[in-house]
Amino acid sequence: MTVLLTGLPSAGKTSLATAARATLLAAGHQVEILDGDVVRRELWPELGLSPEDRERNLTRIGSVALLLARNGITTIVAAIAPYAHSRAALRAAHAGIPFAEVHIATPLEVCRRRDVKGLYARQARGEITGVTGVDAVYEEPVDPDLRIDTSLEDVGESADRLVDFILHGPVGSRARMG
Ligand SMILES: Nc1ncnc2c1ncn2[C@@H]1O[C@H](COP(=O)(O)OS(=O)(=O)O)[C@@H](OP(=O)(O)O)[C@H]1O
Ligand SMILES: Nc1ncnc2c1ncn2[C@@H]1O[C@H](COP(=O)(O)OP(=O)(O)O)[C@@H](O)[C@H]1O
Repeated sequence: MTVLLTGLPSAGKTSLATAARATLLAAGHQVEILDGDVVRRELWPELGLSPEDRERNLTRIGSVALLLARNGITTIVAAIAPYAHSRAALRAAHAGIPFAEVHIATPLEVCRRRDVKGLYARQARGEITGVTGVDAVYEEPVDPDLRIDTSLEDVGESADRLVDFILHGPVGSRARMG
């Protein structure tokens, strides 16, 4: 199964992926995380943040996720994934393999206050442009399989909901097929 955590910088994608992995590993599952930040640095450092490169990034992440998920590994993708068409393509690539889109729907103002990596502040100071949600587009998922607003609960509570969803699905069945 592949679970895409999509959302703005500082929404909580990495924190939730990490916490969910710990719980799933303890329960005996095989789990991998593909974090946009990490795979960009380690696997394809040549990609930047242009719309084309963001699209390529998710396509490549999808290829790796598919290999893992196909082999029974629960694969959590933590990436901004700003474009609806890229997310739809990722789902389509998982034909026959369970896939879920989880919108980490933390309000922009909360993300901006957290600013874990200082991106919002750097954009406000005019040092960088193209920060997703501010001066680069984030197309909000209209029909995600799950929505988590991390401004409403702590990491443990959000992670519990994510794990419950991964194990049992929204209505007791696993996420819908890709
Ligand atoms: N301008 C700008 N906009 C957005 N993000 C930026 C930018 N510059 C650097 N970063 C850092 O790169 C991480 C985004 O990588 P992703 O692969 O998740 O992005 S994308 O899906 O290709 O849009 C993202 O990681 P997260 O903060 O974990 O979301 C940022 O740390
Ligand atoms: N319910 C929650 N779920 C996830 N993160 C939360 C939550 N509440 C507060 N946070 C905090 O928000 C920040 C999210 O940062 P991070 O996980 O790196 O975001 P992202 O990967 O989306 O950029 C962390 O400092 C985390 O402790």
